[in-house]
Amino acid sequence: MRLRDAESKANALIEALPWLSRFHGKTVVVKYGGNAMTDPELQARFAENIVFLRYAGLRPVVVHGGGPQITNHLDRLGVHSTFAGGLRVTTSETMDVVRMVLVGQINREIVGLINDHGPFAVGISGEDAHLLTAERKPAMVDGAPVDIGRVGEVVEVQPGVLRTLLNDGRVPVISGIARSEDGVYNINADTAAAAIATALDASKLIMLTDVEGLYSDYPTCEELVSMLTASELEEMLPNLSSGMAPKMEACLRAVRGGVPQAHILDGRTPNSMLLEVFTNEGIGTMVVAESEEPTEPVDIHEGEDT
Ligand SMILES: Nc1ncnc2c1ncn2[C@@H]1O[C@H](COP(=O)(O)OP(=O)(O)O)[C@@H](O)[C@H]1O
Ligand SMILES: CC(=O)N[C@@H](CCC(=O)OP(=O)(O)O)C(=O)O
Repeated sequence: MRLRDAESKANALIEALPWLSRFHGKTVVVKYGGNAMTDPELQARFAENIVFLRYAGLRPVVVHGGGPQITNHLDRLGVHSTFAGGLRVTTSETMDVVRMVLVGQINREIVGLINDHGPFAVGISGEDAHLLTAERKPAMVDGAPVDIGRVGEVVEVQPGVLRTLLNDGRVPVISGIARSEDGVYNINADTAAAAIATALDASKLIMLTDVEGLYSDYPTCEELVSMLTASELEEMLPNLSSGMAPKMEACLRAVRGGVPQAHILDGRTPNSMLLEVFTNEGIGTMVVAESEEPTEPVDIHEGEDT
């Protein structure tokens, strides 16, 4: 290896040190969107990144989506499916397919990829151990409520099962299905991730998707918002379209619920999670509470004699 290459690799490792110190033992909830999991090579990188976080001493929790994969499966079955306010209109028939694809297929694939590196991942559905309880909630379309079937809002999270797994060194991989008194509900994965991050007092919520972050000029996509406060986001929310609306609403809820930082990252960029957590340059979009100062890594030399 040439000396300059070696030096730049060493510098990258040293740059990570204060961030390793800051996030050691901290819980990070990662929402892995269906649009970010289309390429097998990127899926393998994702699993590697999660295992890296785990070996680096963080407590990663994965909440996965699978919207495009559910749509493909419904198409193959000849079941037409529509969205309202960024949420899938979910009949009982659709619900069976949502549950089958998320719990039976996508969850298994992610667990398998992580476990290629060791016995870390344990797959669970939000129905298990009363992790997620939902109530039916209409979507808001042009300011008016529209019934979209078996789609719910999370009204209770019992994170005990996640804490047990995390304390045992495992990586929970969660499908966004919730129980309720009248059967199971389809929870948008962004919404599920925010509820879980809040219940676990996570230090970060990371949403991996298929855009660089939030654009203020969508669909032109020239103005990426690198950082915004919860109240700035609240102002933008009514004007956001399609997939970004539930995603940004979930970020807002998480930050208002006490999660210090929520990030939108491009899941198509290999290692975007590691770049976000362990380097000084933030990437994507970061949402913070009003009072949050720009993040500084801890000074690991603080208090030392000079
Ligand atoms: N303001 C915006 N900034 C960025 N993307 C946006 C915006 N408004 C809508 N989008 C769309 O939202 C999509 C991401 O949401 P979604 O398709 O639900 O992804 P995921 O499957 O990762 O949850 C992007 O691909 C983009 O087309
Ligand atoms: C209610 C609702 O819309 N549920 C979503 C659940 C999956 C999901 O959220 O997947 P992504 O994160 O890949 O979009 C759906 O049925 O598509």
